[in-house]
Amino acid sequence: MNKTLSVALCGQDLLNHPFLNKGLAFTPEEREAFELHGLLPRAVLTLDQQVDAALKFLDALPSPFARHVHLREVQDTNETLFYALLTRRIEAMLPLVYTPTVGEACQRFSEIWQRPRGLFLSYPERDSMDDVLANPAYDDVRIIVVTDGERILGLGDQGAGGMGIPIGKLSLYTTCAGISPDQTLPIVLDTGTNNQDLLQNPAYIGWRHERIRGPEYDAFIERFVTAVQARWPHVALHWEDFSSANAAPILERYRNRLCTFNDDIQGTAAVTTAAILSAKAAHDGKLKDETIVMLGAGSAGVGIARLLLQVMLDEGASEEEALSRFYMLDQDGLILADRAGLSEGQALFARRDWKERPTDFGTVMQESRASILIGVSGVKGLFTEKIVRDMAEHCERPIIFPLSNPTSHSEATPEDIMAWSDERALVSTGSPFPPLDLHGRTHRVDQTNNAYIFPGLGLCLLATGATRVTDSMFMAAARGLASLSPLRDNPDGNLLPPVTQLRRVAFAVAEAAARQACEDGVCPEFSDDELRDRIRSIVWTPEYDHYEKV
Ligand SMILES: O=C([O-])CC(=O)C(=O)O
Ligand SMILES: [Mg+2]
Repeated sequence: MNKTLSVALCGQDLLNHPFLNKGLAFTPEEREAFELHGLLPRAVLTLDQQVDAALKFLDALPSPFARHVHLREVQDTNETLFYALLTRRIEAMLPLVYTPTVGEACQRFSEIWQRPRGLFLSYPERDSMDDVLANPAYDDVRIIVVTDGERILGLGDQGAGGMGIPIGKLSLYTTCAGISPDQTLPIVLDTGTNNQDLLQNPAYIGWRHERIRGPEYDAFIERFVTAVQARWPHVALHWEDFSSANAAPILERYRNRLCTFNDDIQGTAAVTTAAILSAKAAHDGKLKDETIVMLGAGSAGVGIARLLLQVMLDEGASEEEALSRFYMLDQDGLILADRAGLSEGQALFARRDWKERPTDFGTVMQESRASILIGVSGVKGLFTEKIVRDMAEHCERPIIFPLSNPTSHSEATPEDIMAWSDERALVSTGSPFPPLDLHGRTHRVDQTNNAYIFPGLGLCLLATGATRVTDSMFMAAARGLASLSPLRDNPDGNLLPPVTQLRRVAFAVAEAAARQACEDGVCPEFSDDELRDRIRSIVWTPEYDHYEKV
């Protein structure tokens, strides 16, 4: 039975409210009570009929980008319909509202911006930040995704157009974890852009100014966090797609001050760890015996390496043994300890034992005899035929993860990797790829995307009221996800469950992380049953409530 909701708005105001609007699904009684006669055509449709009509319209559109734009319009006019579409057709809709199409949407955000959604907090207007947040429309906000748009996927600086990412991520919180859309808030911190195309575009929607840096930037971030904490003391604050130079320092500065995490560092690390744990469990191996090459030493690369290091320590390796298993590279080659300007994370994984040898990727691959290759470089095509063939020569089941997003920036295609490795590689990508034909069988390509982690983590935070997000909660989330690996029961199975199961995944991740939150003392003690009840009680489903006049 649907709920009955008391609603004060009527007429056009009600139709203009995306969370309350039902379009043609308003019943004749509601049309009478809320003064909708004449504003709507006469037909009354069910939600199912609206979904069918919307799918038909979407199918006829010429491109994923056109479908994204239309879906955003549905979201801004009727959120129930939008989420009904997403939950019923998650596999088809995910690549449209999220990676990869959201990348193009960010690049073309100035063209497609139509209606306000979320908040653009710009540096020149910093003095009015508290007033903007004070709007009663945001009273129920429980979770915020914030970006400054500087490193959108592998597409670099998209300025204020980066707003596409918080909107996309939050739509996954709702689709996968059932977090009510009115509890979510996407925010762009518009601190300028160094993207010359945007600066020269007369239609650019953001602050036309080079990025502010240093103390001014830090003070702006501080002001934002302080304002958020004052407005919503228990909010979960999710940082997304900041530059590597800012992502880790921001996380370190605030992680002990409020309930906050960085998805690119911690979410990506957890899903990658889950995929690798799944691969290792299937072959009875230990991670501490593997050798890992990480191509990309930004926030994602360091985050993944740190969590994998923790797995090795948990397996009983000493820190020295475990660190000797990692080779981390960036565009300048292998990271060596004597290189100037290393971040704390890079310095941890920098090699001390690589003397007078070339540091290029090819040499490092050859000499390290890596069994696991992870790409978070943002650069298309770096995993060449030679790299993959050499790896497959000394390794029975090489683990090769080209994780860069969107699809156009992937280090290699799964098809090529499989061809070059005699179909022996365990491959997983960051963006969606079409299925492969392996030995005459269709094989789904795993998508090691943080979408397997952050919705469930958010659900955990809301359900437990956790005051902090610990690293061990991400490890627990990774293990919770790995416990659902199809490879456990089927040697030919995938590393991760299909995206059609993202809801089930979110619940498993939420439960695992929540148990850990209790153990870590960052929330009150709850029994397993209590945790499960609290998680389930949050869930919002896209159905129309019945409205009665206030
Ligand atoms: O958004 C995605 O698909 C994954 C992610 O966080 C990134 O690539 O920055
Ligand atoms: Mg990201």
